[in-house]
Amino acid sequence: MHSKDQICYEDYQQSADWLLSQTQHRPKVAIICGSGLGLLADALKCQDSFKYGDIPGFPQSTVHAIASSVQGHAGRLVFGELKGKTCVCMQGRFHMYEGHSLCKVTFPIRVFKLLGVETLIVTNAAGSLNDTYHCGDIMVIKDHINLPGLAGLNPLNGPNEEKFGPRFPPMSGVYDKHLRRMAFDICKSLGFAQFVQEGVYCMVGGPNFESIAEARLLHRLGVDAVGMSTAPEVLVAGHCGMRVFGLSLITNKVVKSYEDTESVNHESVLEVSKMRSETLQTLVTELVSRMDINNNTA
Ligand SMILES: O=P(O)(O)O[C@H]1O[C@H](CO)[C@@H](O)[C@H]1O
Ligand SMILES: Nc1nc2[nH]cnc2c(=O)[nH]1
Repeated sequence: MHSKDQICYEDYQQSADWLLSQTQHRPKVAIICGSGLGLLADALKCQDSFKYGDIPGFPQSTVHAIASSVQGHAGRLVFGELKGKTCVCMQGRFHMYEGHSLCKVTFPIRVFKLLGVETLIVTNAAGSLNDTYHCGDIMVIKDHINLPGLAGLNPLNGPNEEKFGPRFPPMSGVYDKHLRRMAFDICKSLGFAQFVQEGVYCMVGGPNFESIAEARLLHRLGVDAVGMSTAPEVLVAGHCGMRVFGLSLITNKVVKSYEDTESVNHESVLEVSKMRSETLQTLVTELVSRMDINNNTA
């Protein structure tokens, strides 16, 4: 028996089967576009796209929670080819602060698994706590702190679905080392090295940005960048054995001083995202093109 919010294997299967019946594409790579980074999907050739609302079983709009209601998130699944590799791209993600349960937030990841996806590339917009970072920097995610997870809010809560993975999955090394190294090599060869960093991302629940005391706490914890997404999707991808690669685009510095009169807003986040969107598109395209997808080694 599953509670109203519990999602069962057949629900994921239903969405996957429907998608497989609607497109000839059989993606091995899934890409999640962060706020303002929807341009990543535009690079796909021979596109088939589906509005989230049209996909059976996919998280639906509600009065309080509309995936596409977050500005900068289109709410479409786009299938296509990136340098000859078949990909599926989420143009817009679901956030916990929209009112979705974490099972809903991460629903697409398990659908991707059933479509045959082996590698997840996750992107986000984030604020920096690391004083050496600048707006517009790209941070390769080395690791994360899942603050809601530490407090018990976890998409893997509830009966474990053994068909996807084990009850107690490890999360050390979830961000693939090989792909991280490859990203740095690519950045060097593309001339991006001066604005690429590697660091720790922290997920907070949002939707508010950090208070100064919270920012200072995160800084002390060793967080390099903070945002309101990513960790749940990565947990579920790691649980079902996908290889994960993550990028944060640093859209703002998190205010840590009471003397500072600046404050962040979503519009400025989107502005910086758009400014670097093309760079991210180039990096992700090159990464996908260099991946050896068949045997899942880069
Ligand atoms: O993480 P993504 O979806 O990129 O979006 C980030 O930007 C929004 C805040 O401006 C929040 O949703 C935060 O998580
Ligand atoms: N929590 C949080 N999310 C963000 N997304 C983009 N910038 C920020 C930020 O400064 N804080």
